[in-house]
Amino acid sequence: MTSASSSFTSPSSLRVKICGTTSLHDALLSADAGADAVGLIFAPVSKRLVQAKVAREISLALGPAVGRVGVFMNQGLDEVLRMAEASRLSAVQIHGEVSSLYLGTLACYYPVLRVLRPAELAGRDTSPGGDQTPKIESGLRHVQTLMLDAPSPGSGQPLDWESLRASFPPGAWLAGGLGPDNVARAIGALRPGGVDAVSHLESSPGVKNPDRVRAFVHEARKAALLASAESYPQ
Ligand SMILES: O=C(O)c1ccccc1N[C@@H]1O[C@H](COP(=O)(O)O)[C@@H](O)[C@H]1O
Repeated sequence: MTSASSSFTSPSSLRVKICGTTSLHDALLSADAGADAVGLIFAPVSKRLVQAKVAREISLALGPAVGRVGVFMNQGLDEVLRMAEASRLSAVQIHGEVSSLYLGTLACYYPVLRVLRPAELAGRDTSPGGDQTPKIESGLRHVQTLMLDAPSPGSGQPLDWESLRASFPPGAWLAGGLGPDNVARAIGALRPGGVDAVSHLESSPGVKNPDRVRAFVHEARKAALLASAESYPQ
């Protein structure tokens, strides 16, 4: 595994996902702003829950070039597969405690974005009384894209990127408190394969702020370009 600081981020390969999309209007806004994917949240705990009917409408309207990532948290395999099929998702994002079997089964049907918290990245949950089992299911690495997120997803809390420099897996996606004002610094520090945001792109929960969505995509692309230029040997 190469270190994050030496990995190459091609500007065209940085993926930008705009999460918490609850309307066709906002999905089209994100696509128009140049996002690679929209996130559709099906986790019942969320204040950005999308209706299945709306999710399907979005998927069919966006066409093949923009990904539709369903976001799930501690939900059964049957439910995830059912929602993914009904909503014509192109990938699923999995938060919470799930088994290797769960992830492996899901990966037979959909590309999986597996979300980890920083404590899990080191291989162990270091919280008091936490489970000491390694959390990255090694046999499934080839079928998963990892995403690093804050302990409380969708809360707008940024991670400490500097402290993650050495352990951030090359190609992993980054979420957690990203917005137009800080995404360039995050990309500069960790060179993620993708960035994902919701809280700092909204005017109210579940409703996008068009200026912030456009600025986020713009700043992310600009930072990826700069990072890739810096990665070329002089
Ligand atoms: O946003 C939510 O409500 C949410 C609920 C349950 C699981 C994931 C959720 N959102 C994910 O949180 C991160 C980043 O959020 P933020 O930018 O820090 O607000 C992103 O991966 C969303 O998909």
